[in-house]
Amino acid sequence: MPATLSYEVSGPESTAAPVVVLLGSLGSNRSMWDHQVRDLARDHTVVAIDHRGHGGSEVVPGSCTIADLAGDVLALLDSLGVDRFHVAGLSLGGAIAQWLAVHEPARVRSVALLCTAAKFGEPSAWAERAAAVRGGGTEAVADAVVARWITPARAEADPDLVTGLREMIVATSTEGYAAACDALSGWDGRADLRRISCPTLVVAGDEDPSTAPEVVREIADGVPGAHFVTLSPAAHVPTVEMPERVCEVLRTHLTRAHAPDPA
Ligand SMILES: O=C(O)CC1=CCC(=O)O1
Repeated sequence: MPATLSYEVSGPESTAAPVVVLLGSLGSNRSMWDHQVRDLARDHTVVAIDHRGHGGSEVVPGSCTIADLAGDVLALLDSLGVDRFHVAGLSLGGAIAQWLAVHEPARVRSVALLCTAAKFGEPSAWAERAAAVRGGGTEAVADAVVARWITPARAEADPDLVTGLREMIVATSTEGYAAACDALSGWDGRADLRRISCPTLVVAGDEDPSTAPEVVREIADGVPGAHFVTLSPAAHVPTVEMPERVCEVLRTHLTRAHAPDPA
């Protein structure tokens, strides 16, 4: 049973504008895409989504999988009458975007995968994080997580940004965060990468301690024809740390995705 998701649709009045779906990281809400929404909504219908148990979305007790989270997104898009869409996902959102590109090729027009992985390290680390959060709430992991989201230099220069991002993590429901850790623990999309056939952009942050550039690069190496970009200086959440540059690479990708194939 899909969860009821909180979301926001932004864009021109015209229903002909191409749809871009934005999916964020573990412990985030859709405001992590605010800059990109403002930019892309000039000529796209942008659907920014909170994952289940995150932001304003329904909290569903128990574990879930990446396929469950993708099912939530598809159910929302069905309810909005959206058939084909571009999808951009960061980290957890990137795993969901990979799943959608593999399993819904007729609906996914292009995919942008930011600071994400086809497998996020050892499952035991995610089980430990889920247990820490189930025991002590999101507060128990918030400092460590926010330290990976932006570079140390930026954190030192902009303490208010750190405070705001930390509040976002702490506001995520305990059950929603832990369930998403369970989903990451079970996620391994490596064997399916070669099945992604839509235009694909893969983006890494040069100082990302969570999904290091070589981990992100594995996706680009596995997806036929994928474009790979490294942002610098950037940690795990460049949508916030270097928003204009992320807008630029997403726009270039979407323009390429709309262009007819060269003969
Ligand atoms: O929270 C982290 O350590 C980084 C991360 C992995 C998956 C995700 O969405 O964030």
